[in-house]
Amino acid sequence: MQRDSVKLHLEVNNISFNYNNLPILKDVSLSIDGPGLYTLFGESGSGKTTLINILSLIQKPLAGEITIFNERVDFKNETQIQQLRNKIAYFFQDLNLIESLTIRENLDVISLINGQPLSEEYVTIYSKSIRIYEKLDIPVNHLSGGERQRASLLKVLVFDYPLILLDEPTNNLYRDNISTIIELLNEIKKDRMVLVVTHSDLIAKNANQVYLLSELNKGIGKNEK
Ligand SMILES: Nc1ncnc2c1ncn2[C@@H]1O[C@H](COP(=O)(O)OP(=O)(O)OP(=O)(O)O)[C@@H](O)[C@H]1O
Repeated sequence: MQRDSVKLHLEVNNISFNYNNLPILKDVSLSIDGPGLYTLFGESGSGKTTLINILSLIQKPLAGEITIFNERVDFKNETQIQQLRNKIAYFFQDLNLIESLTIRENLDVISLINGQPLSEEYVTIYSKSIRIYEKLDIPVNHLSGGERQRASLLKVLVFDYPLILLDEPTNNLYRDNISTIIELLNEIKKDRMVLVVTHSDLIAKNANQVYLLSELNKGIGKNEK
């Protein structure tokens, strides 16, 4: 499958973030070079979601620099932020699907938002590989929790996202589904950077590199929890 080529590189230099003057992240640096599966571990409340929000360009760091695909991020440049966001997939814990629409219609909506055409070929290949193909034309509010999770993952897979950020992707899944997700992560890591916040040892075992937020973060957040 042919995808647009961008330099698969992510560089985070000394970023900091506070909530209500309480430092959560302080001087966090991280460098990811090349395709692969990278995992981020950390205790509850240590700032993992905050870091992922910053990398997905939803939240602006208080200080520090981020370079994505060799482009230095300028948080004041709305055009650049929007263009970069269209290349970054963020799989939220709360899934973010439109309940009354079918899975396929949800994909159509995202296609309109991110300006990327929806490839029938990708929809078929990936929906079969995560066993959601039979449900593509069912409204989301008729799906089980695990099916929703897989539908949400499908959104990430079918579009051209060179950087994929996943926050606890296996939370609601049973073990056989987790194995499916791991198989898939092993497939997509071949040509994309996949950064996963997870507590799953199974995912960590398949990672090219495991990052511990407690080691990256000099903030108060790490000591207080
Ligand atoms: N909107 C907010 N306002 C104030 N404090 C917040 C806000 N969001 C998160 N926090 C606090 O920031 C800290 C880091 O939160 P974050 O969600 O990044 O942690 P996490 O490592 O992802 O946790 P978990 O594993 O439990 O999801 C926590 O102490 C949390 O209470």
